[in-house]
Amino acid sequence: MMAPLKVEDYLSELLSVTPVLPTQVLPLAEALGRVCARDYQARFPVPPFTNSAMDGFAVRFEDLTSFPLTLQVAGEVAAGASGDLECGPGQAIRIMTGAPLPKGADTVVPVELTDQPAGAAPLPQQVVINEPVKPQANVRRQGENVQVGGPVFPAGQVLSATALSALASVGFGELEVFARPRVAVISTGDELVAAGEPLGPGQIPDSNSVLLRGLLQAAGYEVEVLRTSSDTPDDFAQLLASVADDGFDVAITTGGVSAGAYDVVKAVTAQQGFSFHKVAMQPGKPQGFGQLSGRDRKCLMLALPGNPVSVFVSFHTFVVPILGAMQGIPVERLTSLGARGRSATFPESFKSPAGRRQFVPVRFDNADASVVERTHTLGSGSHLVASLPLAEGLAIIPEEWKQVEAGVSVPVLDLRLPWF
Ligand SMILES: Nc1nc2c(c(=O)[nH]1)N[C@H]1C(S)=C(S)[C@@H](COP(=O)(O)OP(=O)(O)OC[C@H]3O[C@@H](n4cnc5c(N)ncnc54)[C@H](O)[C@@H]3O)O[C@H]1N2
Ligand code: MOO
Repeated sequence: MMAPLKVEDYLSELLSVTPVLPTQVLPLAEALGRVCARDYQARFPVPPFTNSAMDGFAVRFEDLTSFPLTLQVAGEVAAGASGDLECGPGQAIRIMTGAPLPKGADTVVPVELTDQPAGAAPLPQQVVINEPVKPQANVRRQGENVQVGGPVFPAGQVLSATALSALASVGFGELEVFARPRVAVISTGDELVAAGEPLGPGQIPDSNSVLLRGLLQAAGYEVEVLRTSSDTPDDFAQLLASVADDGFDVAITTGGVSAGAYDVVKAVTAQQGFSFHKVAMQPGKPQGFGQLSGRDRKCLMLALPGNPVSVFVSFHTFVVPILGAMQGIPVERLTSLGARGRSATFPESFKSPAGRRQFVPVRFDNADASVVERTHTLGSGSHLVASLPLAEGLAIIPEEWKQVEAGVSVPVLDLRLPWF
């Protein structure tokens, strides 16, 4: 019998057949959560022009020689004004926050340091400056945040709200992003009934498709749950044949991949060149993958085991990196825990299966996030779906360990953080 594959080796096999999807140009407002497809440099400087950081009076610093001091008010400039006014010697120009600094002025005196009231007030003829300010005080220079051509956002990073605001500020209204994979989810198993249906003998609710759809939808993916009319090989084969034609980039099946006499996924796809492996992990041991060929495209199919916690662990271990790779996230960021990696200890000891890397659903201690506890005393049991809502992390126990000792640090994948 073949030795089980290491988790990393199985993931590398998967990544080696994962295509990078084409890029597309989207209106900036629709690009949230997409992976940026090119490096962006500033088209506009930030700030785009030298402007005031305060409501007050623009002055020439050289005029501020003694206090109190009276200057002639030569005009006013509000935010959105052109800034053509000139501030001559002995003059001040009333100015609002964000308004362009008038020619000649180099310093802004906040209204609070003058004899003028804050807020709506008629433009005075004179202003008395009561206190000194530093040279160039309250002036935001053109380009002091970024100059034209300066780096703003790199390819391969997810476009967050802050990224979009930065890119809008430097002149972009459309962005080139990677296409987002469309995902099909298929539960298999004759014992499954839809959520809420009564259970006949030997039946269980289909929770896997609910879980996968939810994980994907919560991250903004387009996902469809597909069903077969029965778990016969013919019906299943027919469903798979339609998946790539229907434009899905990824298909995820659950169940039917171990050693059972009715393991339909394995039976049907093994004839289509799919690879099946035992991976040295618990839960999530039996895994398979292959390509479904459609009329004009291929669809990468991941066949996950049927147990619900195995699905959850397999999703975070294999599906998330695949989705990232398809969208141009650099592979080294997908094969390490990266920013989601923490280190934590358990308050009690427990057994771990030797030879398999154990992924234990855990929650973080409220007071000290370097302590985790198992979400159920049965730990990483692959059927423990009812305690999954408590899982904030997956503790990762090395395959060499037979026992986890209390107080000994282990890596933890923090599920509360975004995937990439
Ligand atoms: N003789 C062996 N038996 C098993 C092995 C093995 O190596 N030799 N591996 C075990 C491991 S580990 C796992 S994991 C499971 C994987 O089994 P399958 O992928 O074939 O999945 P099924 O048999 O269809 O189902 C397993 C389990 O999960 C429940 N299930 C399935 N689908 C759903 C769903 N959509 N929603 C909720 N629950 C689901 C199903 O009722 C079973 O209880 O095989 C072991 N056996
Ligand atoms: O690998 Mo199975 O997922 O241990 O239960």
